[in-house]
Amino acid sequence: MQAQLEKILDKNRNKIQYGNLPTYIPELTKANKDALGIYISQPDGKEFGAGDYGYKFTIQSISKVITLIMALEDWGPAYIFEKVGMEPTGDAFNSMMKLEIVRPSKPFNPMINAGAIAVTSMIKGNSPEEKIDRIMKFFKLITQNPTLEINKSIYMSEKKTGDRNRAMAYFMKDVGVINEDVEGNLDVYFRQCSIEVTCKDISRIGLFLSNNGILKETGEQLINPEYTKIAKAFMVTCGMYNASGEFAINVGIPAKSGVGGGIMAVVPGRMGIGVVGPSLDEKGNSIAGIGVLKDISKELDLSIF
Ligand SMILES: NC(=O)CC[C@H](N)C(=O)O
Repeated sequence: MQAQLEKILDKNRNKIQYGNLPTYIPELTKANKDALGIYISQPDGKEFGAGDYGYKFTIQSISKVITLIMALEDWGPAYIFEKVGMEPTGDAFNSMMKLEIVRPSKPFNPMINAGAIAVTSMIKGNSPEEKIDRIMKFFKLITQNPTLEINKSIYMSEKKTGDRNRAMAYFMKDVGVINEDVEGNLDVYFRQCSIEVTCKDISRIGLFLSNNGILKETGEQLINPEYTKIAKAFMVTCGMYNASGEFAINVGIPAKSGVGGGIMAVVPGRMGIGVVGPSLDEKGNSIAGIGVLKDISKELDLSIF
């Protein structure tokens, strides 16, 4: 497996040059564009890492999957899906175009920024501090990594420049999707996106989802399996944004990308995969990371379809 992974990384390195680092969050331009790494965590305890699997990056949109299962545990699906839809948009992750076209107004799904901000606003807690504390605790538990931290400079950078997210959040307050504390809700969202991880951490989250919400280390059912099913279904239909259809055809496994360059993938019952490659394609997905997952899926016959 190890040699196979190294070979796949080498084959995909040349794609890095055709992508770019995101500039809309200025701090993200400091990433190492050439980094490329992968980590696989299996339920039998076997783990494999290749390339820059120790490279640290911010989790960004991958966090949306985790806050979704937390909010589902807090409230149950009926309440959550009254505020957020279940359909892919076919638009960019930060698009606000469709926000106003459904009546009553609600974001299309929890994987786009608007939907994720709404989901985060529903996480239980008496203050933004309490909410982010709960989120951090849960992340540390499912990654089994107690050292996880928020990257302060990336958080500050996004908070300062996040006007598009801010605009969508104020709109959602106006139509009753989120409560009055718009800035507090945004603050939790910006912080959850700035949690610093490695491929290993996200592969552990993938494994947790592949294991239907049971933490392998303790055997504890932390999340209702129905909710992990919902999360995986959203990953298939919306996890790679407006590239989700192509990804389902070429790779065929639930996955979620982030603008930090990470992709978390889940092979139900078999493994969690974490990939990092900060050079992004025009849709905001890791350009070499997608290539790596495509090759691995073929070689290990991972497609769920
Ligand atoms: N696609 C992403 O990773 C987007 C997350 C980023 N924090 C944003 O809100 O724009």
